[in-house]
Amino acid sequence: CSKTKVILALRELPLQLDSQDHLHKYQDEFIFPKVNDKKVIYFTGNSLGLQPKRTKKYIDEVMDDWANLAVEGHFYAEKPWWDYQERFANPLSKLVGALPTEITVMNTLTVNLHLLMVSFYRPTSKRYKIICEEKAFPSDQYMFQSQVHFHGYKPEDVIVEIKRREGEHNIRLEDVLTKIEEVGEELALVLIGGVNYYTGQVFDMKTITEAGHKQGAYVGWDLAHAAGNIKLELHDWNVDFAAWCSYKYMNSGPGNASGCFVHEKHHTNKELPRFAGWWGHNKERRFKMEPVFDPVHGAGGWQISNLPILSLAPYLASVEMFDEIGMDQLILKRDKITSYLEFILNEISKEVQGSFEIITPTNPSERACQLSVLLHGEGRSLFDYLMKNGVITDWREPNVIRLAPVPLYTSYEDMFHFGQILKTGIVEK
Ligand SMILES: Cc1ncc(COP(=O)(O)O)c(C=O)c1O
Ligand SMILES: Nc1ccccc1C(=O)C[C@H](N)C(=O)O
Repeated sequence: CSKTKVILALRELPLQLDSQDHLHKYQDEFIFPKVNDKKVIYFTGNSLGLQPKRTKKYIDEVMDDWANLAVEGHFYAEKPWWDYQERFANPLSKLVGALPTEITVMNTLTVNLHLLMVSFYRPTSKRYKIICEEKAFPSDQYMFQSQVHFHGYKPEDVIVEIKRREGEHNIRLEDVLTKIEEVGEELALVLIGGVNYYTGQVFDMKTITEAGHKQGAYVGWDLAHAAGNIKLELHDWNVDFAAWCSYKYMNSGPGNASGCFVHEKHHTNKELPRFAGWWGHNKERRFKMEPVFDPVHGAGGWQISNLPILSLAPYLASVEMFDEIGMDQLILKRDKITSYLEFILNEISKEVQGSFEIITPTNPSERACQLSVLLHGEGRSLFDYLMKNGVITDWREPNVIRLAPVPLYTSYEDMFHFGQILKTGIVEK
């Protein structure tokens, strides 16, 4: 009888939590794929966010302006295209803790990191090393290697990876700081993923940025898994530059535009080289077709081409939704729902001893909206079972599934149902 009471209480809890959740209503703002005619439980908003229903309207608006105004749309559309990107400055700067002039949107993530490295990685014979994290997202690794080759160096002489300690899944802050000090005057650049894509570990960006600066290096951040997920204070942390994609937590659509941050202190530095184009030229005189580049003071000065408005439209829809809610509310729910998911996983783990372990840090200040689960044994077949039963996770070699309970559109009840499906899947395997 007491066992039945416990089971009932466990069943009641998610319903109660959902009824108290101010963000619960936002689930209806998103389109969920279906499996077996049922809405999926979607855990991969850290890879590709769901489509917000309001997005279509933003795209249709551009399509209609294009149809009705054609070239005149650049200046006479209700949201003119020539300075469309400026609509992002206020809402997006709030999301990442920046001044509006420190933000712009353009290109895609790896492209922007390359462009920012043109400005902020300028090796000399004495100062040429780059510190990054071990097993950074592969695109970042290829970027580092190709940048190093471009400057005529060898990756093995330049790239210093911060390693995990033997038997540990996450990188210790003290090891990052020690390495920065060790590399010292040879350090040109620190560039790390603010949230690790594999483990979900959140780095202490303020402390690491300070430590890099102390050695005279520039410090930049790849915020692919951080934007729209964690509280960022890029300006106050004195970060030199950062970039992020918008298709994960920001729900802007596959392969969509990237956001860029360049700290105010660099805006008028004429010594910084950059690859220029007319969209970075003085706004008032952009159409005078002048021969000499005069960059906009601000991150906008790093723009190159006129912007793909059809790709910015869904990003704008999303940024406006985030602005409506604010990061503080999202973070409150993020922490609660992630802890609830952790509780469910731990309960199941006790029952099915040794099947899996969570490798994401347990300390809430070192994680955000992701729990990475290392599966022991027949991991791949469990992953397939989950997918077949309407739980969308992703599989990362060699044996990890990542679960991101995105606060905008997942519910406590989803977590509960997921737990049931997972348990059945493990028992049946
Ligand atoms: C940490 C990180 N860096 C870079 C990328 C690559 O982004 P993109 O393909 O938009 O350049 C991703 C994801 O795709 C990522 O997670
Ligand atoms: N853009 C993609 C296209 C195809 C497959 C995956 C991606 C990802 O974005 C992966 C992402 N970086 C991740 O951490 O899941």
